[in-house]
Amino acid sequence: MNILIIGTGYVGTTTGLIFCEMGHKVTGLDLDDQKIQALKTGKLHFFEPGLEELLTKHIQTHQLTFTKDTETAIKENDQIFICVGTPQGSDGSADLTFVKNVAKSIGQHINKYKVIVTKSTVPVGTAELVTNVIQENQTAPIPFDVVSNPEFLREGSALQDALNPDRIVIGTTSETARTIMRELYKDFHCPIVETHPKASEMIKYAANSFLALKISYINELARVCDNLAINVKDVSNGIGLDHRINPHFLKAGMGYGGSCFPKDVNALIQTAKELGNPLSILEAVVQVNAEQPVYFIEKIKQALGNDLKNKTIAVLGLSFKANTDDIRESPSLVLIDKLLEEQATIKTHDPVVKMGAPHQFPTIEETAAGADALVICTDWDDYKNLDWAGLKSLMNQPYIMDGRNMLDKEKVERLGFRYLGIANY
Ligand SMILES: NC(=O)c1ccc[n+]([C@@H]2O[C@H](COP(=O)([O-])OP(=O)(O)OC[C@H]3O[C@@H](n4cnc5c(N)ncnc54)[C@H](O)[C@@H]3O)[C@@H](O)[C@H]2O)c1
Ligand SMILES: O=c1ccn([C@@H]2O[C@H](COP(=O)(O)OP(=O)(O)O[C@H]3O[C@H](CO)[C@@H](O)[C@H](O)[C@H]3O)[C@@H](O)[C@H]2O)c(=O)[nH]1
Repeated sequence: MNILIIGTGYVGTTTGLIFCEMGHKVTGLDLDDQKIQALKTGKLHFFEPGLEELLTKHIQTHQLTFTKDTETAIKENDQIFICVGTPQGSDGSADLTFVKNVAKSIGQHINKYKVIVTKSTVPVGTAELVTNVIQENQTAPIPFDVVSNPEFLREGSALQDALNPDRIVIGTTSETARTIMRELYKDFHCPIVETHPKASEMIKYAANSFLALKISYINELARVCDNLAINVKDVSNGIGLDHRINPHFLKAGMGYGGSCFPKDVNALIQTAKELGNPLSILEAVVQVNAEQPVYFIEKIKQALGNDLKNKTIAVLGLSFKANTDDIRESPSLVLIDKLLEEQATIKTHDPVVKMGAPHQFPTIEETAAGADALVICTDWDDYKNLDWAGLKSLMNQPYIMDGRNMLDKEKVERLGFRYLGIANY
């Protein structure tokens, strides 16, 4: 099959590579010339483990090509996957500008029957909207079907997640499109949920919101545990072993960030509000998440004193989680902004994100030098086994604030550090 992927970000690039692996011929389309030029030469424009190797492999065999030519790309392909961004709009709802633009282009250039698949995370009713926009822009009534097929991959493990999904969701009312989608995913050994497009669209938001809910639950519970000197990791373990709860997404920390949870929870809240069925539980999830960095700063103040003006804080980690260079809605940046408001001096480090001077330093040693506290914001493996004794000798005060509960508390305390995690005892 000839497959067109529109939008070559995390989702589009990963999806395209997966289809190449399955033997299909794939074209990646993007309007961003720099991205297309980089991809054509086998260079990823973002950091994602494992993708570049596959990219090089499929470019060399010409199974994967990249273009900026929207018209030709639409005309020459049978299946079109929409993978463009759906950022948060000013009122919290999803901004569908990019999706509508793509639908318009498809309407203008469609020349034979095609299946149009939305992989982007889009609100309930978007399959219908895409159908309408395509129809409005057609000059002749060429048939097509729109399918909702949300993506569940995580950044940092995109390839593994996309190759081994827990389930595949296919939302369509067309038997022809359903048969084509079944054929496309025939080599996957996971359950396939076939449903109405509206249910498919809701599944994506409901899944992300539920995961965010688990994180806010454990984060708020961690505050109570902190007050009682209970180790929240033991509590997560103790409840997570109940298979009805499961151990995932129960790690207390600095709150969730990234390009998905914050915007998707807000979009679902907005959808519900507009319908007159407010999702108060999700409103609480957002509130707890916004409070978490503030809670962490209060802990820093308890250790260093209320006035952070003359204090130097070394922040380790800028990305919203490990193994990605994505800083969208990163809790680290929220924390840094708040510390700057308190007039603290900030020094930062990240293994892959490059934000540059004046705050960022190339090595952890340079970042730690003269610091009153080391604050771990991202759970990079690089920060697990540092030369703690060496770092301590460079610091002004021996404080470690572990916003990810990832260090061996006893080990660093033995070296003379004062350690503070999130209810990590
Ligand atoms: N990032 C993730 O981990 C993830 C996972 C699952 C779902 N999603 C969802 O998938 C969608 C895409 O996410 P992403 O992180 O890959 O986005 P992204 O912002 O990294 O990439 C989107 C790309 O689309 C391109 N684009 C925009 N309009 C275009 C057009 N008219 N024609 C061609 N290209 C166009 C942009 O230039 C950009 O390169 C979003 O809806 C997101 O919520 C993301
Ligand atoms: O126990 C946990 C698990 C995660 N997080 C944080 O939650 C955020 C999101 O993490 P994760 O879900 O791993 O990353 P994403 O790449 O944003 O992936 C989410 O968002 C994608 C986009 O919709 C979905 O496809 C994925 O299924 C969904 O997990 C990050 O800040 C993590 O640090 C925690 O604080 N505690």
